[in-house]
Amino acid sequence: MQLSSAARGGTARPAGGSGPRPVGAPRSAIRIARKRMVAASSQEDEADTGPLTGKNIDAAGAGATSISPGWLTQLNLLWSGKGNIPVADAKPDDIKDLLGGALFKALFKWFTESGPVYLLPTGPVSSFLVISDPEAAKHVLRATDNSTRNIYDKGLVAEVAKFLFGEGFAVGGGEQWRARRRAVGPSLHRAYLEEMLTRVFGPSTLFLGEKLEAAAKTGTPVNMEAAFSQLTLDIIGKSVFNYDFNALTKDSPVIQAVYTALKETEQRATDLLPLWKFPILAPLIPRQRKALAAVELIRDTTNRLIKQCKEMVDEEEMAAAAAAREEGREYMNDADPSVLRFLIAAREEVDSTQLRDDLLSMLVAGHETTGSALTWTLYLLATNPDTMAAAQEEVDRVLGDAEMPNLQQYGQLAYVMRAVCESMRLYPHPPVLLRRAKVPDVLPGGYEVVKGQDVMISVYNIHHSPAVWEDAEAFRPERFPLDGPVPNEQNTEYRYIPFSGGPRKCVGDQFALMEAVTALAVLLRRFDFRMVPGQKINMTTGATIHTTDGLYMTVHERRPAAGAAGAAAAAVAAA
Ligand code: HEM
Repeated sequence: MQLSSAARGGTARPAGGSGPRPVGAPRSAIRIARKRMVAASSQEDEADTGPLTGKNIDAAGAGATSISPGWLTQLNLLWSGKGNIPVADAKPDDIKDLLGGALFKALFKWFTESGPVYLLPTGPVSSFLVISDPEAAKHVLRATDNSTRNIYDKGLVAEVAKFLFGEGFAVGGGEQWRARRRAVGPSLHRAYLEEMLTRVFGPSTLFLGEKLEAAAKTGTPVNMEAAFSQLTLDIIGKSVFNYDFNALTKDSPVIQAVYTALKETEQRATDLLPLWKFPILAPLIPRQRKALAAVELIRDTTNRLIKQCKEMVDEEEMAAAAAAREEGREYMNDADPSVLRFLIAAREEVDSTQLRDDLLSMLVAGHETTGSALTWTLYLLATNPDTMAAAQEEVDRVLGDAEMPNLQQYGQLAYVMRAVCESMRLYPHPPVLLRRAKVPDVLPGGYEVVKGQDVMISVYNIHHSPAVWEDAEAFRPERFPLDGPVPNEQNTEYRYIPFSGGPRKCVGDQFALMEAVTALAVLLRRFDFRMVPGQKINMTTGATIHTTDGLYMTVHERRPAAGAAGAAAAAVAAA
């Protein structure tokens, strides 16, 4: 991993000391949540990250407990009888990573030791089948909820997230999922995205720019991770519900509840002692009580928005939506182009609970993912000055005097787009995809999969594999040629799968790319970003890859290079 010498330096972060108070984090709910996150592992393969905070694990002590992976490995080797698949030799030390939440780091280590398909013991007779090979990943992803070859479902994901998503289509399966995906997917049509670009993505980022301008004037360090989390929450709220969370401006109980629920989903995914599986215990456990209260608040708010929207939609609008559908046109209400309005106008024969859960699926799936993609892209650009220069040169040339891109300009931001794609290669969100085999199967390479087997596709391993990528650890946006297609699972033969693939592929991929590229274009045109020296940027995960302590940058106002405006105008005129 390329790190600037500043980023490699000491451990101090700017919060808490004297001098300007960092922007974005101190009052924000996410910062509070982050502080409770566990300091896991550093990007540099660290023997020791210094004192860990939060749920600290003494690796030596962990080796003596009954949950020692070494012990599980032995039992699995003796009894599991999983034929031709190597079993990862999970050492006691590795438990530090497992409990620390950066499981994908340990998965990578075992990948180098055990090969592209291995078993990871999780109990005396239970295990995860870990896949780090594009061909095997393609096989599993394409056979998930496939109407003709239905071998896998989403397994554990549904269990972990049900408390929040309920019956939402991001976690459901089978016929119900298929029907809901068919209904919700079309809401993100091309005309809708164009509208979001100019109405939401650009303006919301300009608003963030105003906040950054104040920080630039005072030299106050900004936690850009928190800022991006707030920005993407505002964007997804407006786009899905036509609801302004106003997260960039204020804290509110709803925003806090969204973060609490997200954090709970992440914790459930990595809990080694899943007490949440016993609902009867929930009232006794403070974390569970808090999570359930948060979900109740989110659901009440969503129900209120659905009710309000239903009151606005009349017979005439429903008829217009029906006519558009019959004629194969994309329907959109000009005053309120949100997904919610689309679905209600489309007269979806679906109960309010299903609608609520589907909308929440979009809100959650579309928020932290894009926020994290922006965080790591900015980090990589800031720590690789040549790439930042190339990105800013492109933004200046394409945007000229415009504060934010229009659709045509968006299409010309090829380098920025590839920087986002390359950042999602190095930092995929989520870093692993979970599946469960509904029937016995055989993977390419002859690996036998038993019925009920939990499968973990390590996107992180595939994206970092030296067998798959040349110079895999380097941040090189130009590895995806600017005049070639934007990389996806199809045109890379599943070597690049940040949005997954097959029937359960992300429905919001185009939305997310447009949002991220637009946000970066607006910000890079206006500001230079410099890492606050002395930070150690460590990774931890839940649903996405986060930093452990925030991403602090100073922000400096800049203007487009002289002459860029004229060049851009000429380019637009010539196009
Ligand atoms: C950079 C941003 C994003 C990334 C990296 C991302 C990634 C993913 C991935 C990997 C999956 C598939 C999970 C699996 O196969 O198990 C997924 C599913 C999904 N994503 Fe995204 N996503 C992003 C943004 C969005 C946005 C903006 C939306 C909504 C507007 C969205 C909505 C969804 C939904 C609803 C699903 C579930 C689809 C289904 O199960 O049928 N995502 N996303």
